[in-house]
Amino acid sequence: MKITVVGAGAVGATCADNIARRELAEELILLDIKEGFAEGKAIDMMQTASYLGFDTKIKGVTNDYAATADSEVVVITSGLPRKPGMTREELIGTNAGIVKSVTENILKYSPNTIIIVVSNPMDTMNYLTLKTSGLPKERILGMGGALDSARFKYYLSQELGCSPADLNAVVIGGHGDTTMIPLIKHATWNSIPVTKFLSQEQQDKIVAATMVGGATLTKLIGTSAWYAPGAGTAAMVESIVRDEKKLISCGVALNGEYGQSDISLVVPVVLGKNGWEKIVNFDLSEAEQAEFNKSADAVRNMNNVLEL
Ligand SMILES: NC(=O)c1ccc[n+]([C@@H]2O[C@H](COP(=O)([O-])OP(=O)(O)OC[C@H]3O[C@@H](n4cnc5c(N)ncnc54)[C@H](O)[C@@H]3O)[C@@H](O)[C@H]2O)c1
Ligand SMILES: O=C(O)C[C@H](O)C(=O)O
Repeated sequence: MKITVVGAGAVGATCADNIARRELAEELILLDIKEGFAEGKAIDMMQTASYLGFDTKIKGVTNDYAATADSEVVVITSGLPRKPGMTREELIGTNAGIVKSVTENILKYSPNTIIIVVSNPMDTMNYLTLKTSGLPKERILGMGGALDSARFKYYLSQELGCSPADLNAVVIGGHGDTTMIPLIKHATWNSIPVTKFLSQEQQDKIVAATMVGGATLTKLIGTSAWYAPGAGTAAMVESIVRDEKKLISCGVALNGEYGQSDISLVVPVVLGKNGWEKIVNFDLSEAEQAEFNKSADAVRNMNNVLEL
């Protein structure tokens, strides 16, 4: 198994670290445009192998796409992160060009790969990849829902005083401060609806904190988060390469599902060796469907900015 991570910055390196520790690949290529940067990070990670006991061979390269040839999965994290006070959408001007050129270069050497798009604004960057790569839609996934669902579980666990591992909680919609939809009415604590234990005020607080989870961390850190984004992306990679069939919220092309078409939005999908294998339909209430449609309108407005 060969995996490539493009972008050796905060998220790309953390994702690579998670992939290596779990030995999801024999060969892991880390590629960055900045001279020597990926090489340095790869050597640093390889020097943890004797302590962590992994066998994955990590190689860093500067813009050398030939080294990525025949990758079965490629993660794209290249691009600017936001600064405090910015929205993810403000990154579109720079990141669209980066994501498009990276995708083109990757496909020259791995024409049948599975691509996971992390760069922001993720919903629109994933749509761009869907429109320009020519890959089957099942082989293109956006990472955002995995992260937002983990944040949702974190905030629920804080309020409930429970382990996040005992929670089932899903975020759908867009990966934006105002477009994501934490489905609190469907969230359970070991099969018991969490709403049974939480006042309306607590529920509203958890949903609001989840929606601005990324902005909160950006304000605290000065740039956007990387530990949970790296771990969330690696969880998607793991379900694909081990064919685990995990149900994870991902950005995928909708073709009538959830009432939307010609758009990438976050919905729960089964992840296996072929990419996303099935979209699972929640029976949304009328209010939830209306929120989903509103998120779709906002994401579509961003998609319309792209020069396709
Ligand atoms: N979808 C999500 O849930 C999620 C989560 C966290 C971050 N992000 C996004 O991921 C992206 C990366 O975030 P980060 O914190 O790692 O940023 P970072 O600045 O630490 O790293 C980005 C890296 O991309 C590299 N790069 C830029 N252009 C490139 C190109 N053309 N080819 C190869 N490499 C290139 C840079 O040199 C840099 O090392 C941002 O757009 C951020 O908003 C998304
Ligand atoms: O918040 C950001 O800009 C980065 C990422 O999308 C996140 O949610 O952490």
